[in-house]
Amino acid sequence: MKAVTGETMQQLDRRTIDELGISGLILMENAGRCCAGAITAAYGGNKKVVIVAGKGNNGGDGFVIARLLSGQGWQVRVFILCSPEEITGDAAVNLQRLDEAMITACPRPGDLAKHGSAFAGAGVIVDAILGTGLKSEVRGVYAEAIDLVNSASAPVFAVDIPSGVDSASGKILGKAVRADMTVTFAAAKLGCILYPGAELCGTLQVADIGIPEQVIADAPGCEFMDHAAARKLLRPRGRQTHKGQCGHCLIVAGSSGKTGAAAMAANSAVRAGAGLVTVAVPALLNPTMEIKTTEAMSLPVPDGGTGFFCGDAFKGIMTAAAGKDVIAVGPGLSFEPETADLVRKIVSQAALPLVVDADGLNAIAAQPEVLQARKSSVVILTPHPGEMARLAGITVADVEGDRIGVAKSFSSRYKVFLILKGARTIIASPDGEIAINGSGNPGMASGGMGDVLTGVVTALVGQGYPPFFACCLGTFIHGLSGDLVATEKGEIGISAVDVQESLPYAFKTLLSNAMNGSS
Ligand SMILES: NC(=O)C1=CN([C@@H]2O[C@H](COP(=O)(O)OP(=O)(O)OC[C@H]3O[C@@H](n4cnc5c(N)ncnc54)[C@H](O)[C@@H]3O)[C@@H](O)[C@H]2O)[C@H](O)CC1
Ligand SMILES: [K+]
Repeated sequence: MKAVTGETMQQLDRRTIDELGISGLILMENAGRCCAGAITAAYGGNKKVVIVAGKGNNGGDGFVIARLLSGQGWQVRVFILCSPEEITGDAAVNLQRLDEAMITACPRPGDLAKHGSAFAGAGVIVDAILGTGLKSEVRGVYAEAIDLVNSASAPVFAVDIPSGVDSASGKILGKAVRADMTVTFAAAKLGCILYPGAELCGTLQVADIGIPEQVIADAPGCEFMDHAAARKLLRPRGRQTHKGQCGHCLIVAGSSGKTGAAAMAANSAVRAGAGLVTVAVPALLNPTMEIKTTEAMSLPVPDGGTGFFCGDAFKGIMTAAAGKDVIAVGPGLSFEPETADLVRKIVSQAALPLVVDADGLNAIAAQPEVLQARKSSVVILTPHPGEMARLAGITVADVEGDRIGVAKSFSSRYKVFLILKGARTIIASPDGEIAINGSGNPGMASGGMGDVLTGVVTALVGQGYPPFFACCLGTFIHGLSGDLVATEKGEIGISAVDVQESLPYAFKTLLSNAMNGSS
């Protein structure tokens, strides 16, 4: 699903009105009608609605909702947070269409609070206060109104986006409505899918209000990876598929005390459909690896008896790379200087597609220029915010303050594919494409989940998925697997191996949806 900023949405609005002659009044009518339908479907039992409206077109949508619900026999109260004459344009046209008896102007601080009883008796409260026109921190009567809406016992329906949520970033500007349902128009707003905004939307629906699909498709934005988007990427297997067609992954991982990371990456690659998997580990750890992996082959590599990769390992690894389809480097490698040197040599010398994670990223962060003088045309980095900060030479706060921007600029600067993990995970391609992952849950906040993701993405690259698709689909499948585990076990105490073992079920869930076309 396409996700756009509020500013882009307003440009789409403009283009639809100016180039296609579909008036703003029609768009507002359609928006209001979609909302009225959703409200009736969800809250039609008790036909008492309170609509709180701002002075812009978000409020205008609220006036259309008021008129339509009133026509269906609802008891409607409309509270406007300004004086009527401040309302202009299409919103004013729709205000004038309302029976004055249902309207109460509350332009001054404390005005709205006098009508608390109306809120108490409402079956649903409609937030038509602010939409994509939010420009600054919410204060004054708007802040009061948001507090009143949030303190009411009735369910809250947000028009377009919960008021107070920035439509481009999902940040809360001062305070914001906590909605039970949000109907947004034409395309998802980034503010409705990025946290914390995403958490304030409740159930999110995207309503078609008559803006042509091509206009939306042509607009700048991001791909929100939901089931439908992921399903389009997943390729069912032909009946004659054999393991030689499913890729051979070489995973360079592990160090003394961190064999688990190597095993999870290798076993997850198996669980994500890799034809063959070889995990290269320091020689001292190989007996352990032989126990931890069954389907995956292990390859002991010179470590000077230390349990940590040393410089001599390079030759063995590059020899092992012959005949492989993809190399993953990083899980459980450790910060040892010789290991870091080895990683940088592999990144600069290996011609195969590379997936670099965990301690492999820290090795690159010390000398990011190694990304520029490299042989491989495909390098995928999978940092968490701390690793991203080290790679980009900024703080974690800088990363978290602009996740999309940081991922996009690093990816295009170093011509790498990047999976910036977190809620929500951002996927960036060197040509500027951005996807936002829609699966996953807080139960996945535990060690090893990143090793599992590395195995999944590596397996998909090995199976021939184009790198951006492998990143998008792999991230979605990883999160979906975590969601399936959480459905069964809850969100506390689930482990990376639980997610690893649930991967086939995630593929099956997505594939069965693909087969029967359900969303
Ligand atoms: N194609 C579409 O998406 C359609 C969207 N519609 C609705 O229009 C709003 C956007 O309307 P707009 O008038 O641009 O802005 P808002 O109604 O969100 O803002 C109203 C008003 O509020 C002022 N304002 C901004 N920030 C603050 C603040 N912090 N405190 C107080 N006031 C603030 C600002 O100056 C504006 O004047 C969109 O969300 C949809 O709901 C169309 O109705 C249909 C097509
Ligand atoms: K709103």
